[in-house]
Amino acid sequence: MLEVRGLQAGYGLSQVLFDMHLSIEQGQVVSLIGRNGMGKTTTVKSIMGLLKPSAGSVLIHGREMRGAPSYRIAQAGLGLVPEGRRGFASLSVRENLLATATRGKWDLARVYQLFPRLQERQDQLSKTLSGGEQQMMVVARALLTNPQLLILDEATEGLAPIIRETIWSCLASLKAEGETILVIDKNLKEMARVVDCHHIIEKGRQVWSGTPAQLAQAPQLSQRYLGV
Ligand SMILES: Nc1ncnc2c1ncn2[C@@H]1O[C@H](COP(=O)(O)OP(=O)(O)OP(=O)(O)O)[C@@H](O)[C@H]1O
Repeated sequence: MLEVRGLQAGYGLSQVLFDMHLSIEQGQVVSLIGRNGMGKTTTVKSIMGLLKPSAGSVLIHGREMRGAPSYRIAQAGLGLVPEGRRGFASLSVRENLLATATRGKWDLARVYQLFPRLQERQDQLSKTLSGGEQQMMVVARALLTNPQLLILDEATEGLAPIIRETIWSCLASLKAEGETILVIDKNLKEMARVVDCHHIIEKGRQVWSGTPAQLAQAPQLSQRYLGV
């Protein structure tokens, strides 16, 4: 459903993506992994229309979308949980969730089932939520846009282990339901539970892809590209 080919992008004169390739099939859960600063978030921003790539292709369902504005990328079916927690601070949880919701299989009742904590706190202002609750809210908000591809950029970063576990369990349920997901994260162990295919990115290029089992069998890859 998403095919990225030969993507080049950067910030001003500094080029970050040199020849990025990535392919995601319907129903697949794939990861983008790599050391800090290798271009994972830049890839996501380029796909989502938040950064204009200078060359290459972003094909969504076979249609060229490179350089399209982000609202069109969202309409084409991509939903992003961005790095860093962001909600509308002075809106309640419920208002935040409904602000960008569209009709589809994900509605308020279903996301409350997935995250009961959000239902308990639905009238609370989002700025008063804990970090973990805010993260649940942004995941729920992305689901309510009923995306065909959900992209999570460091969704578990800085969270307490128990909240991280909630997010990973949520991803496992989404996978079981056949959702298509691109996840950027640093926790290889947790990712192995849900990811079908890892893609390693190094200096703006995809340098390896394979299953979590293949990655576990090749410690030299982790040492060289992930620094673990
Ligand atoms: N707005 C920006 N302006 C200039 N340079 C930037 C900007 N955002 C990112 N960069 C640089 O681009 C490079 C790639 O950053 P990017 O955020 O894509 O990396 P990443 O792989 O997601 O890293 P991390 O795991 O640390 O989040 C880094 O060298 C970073 O400093």
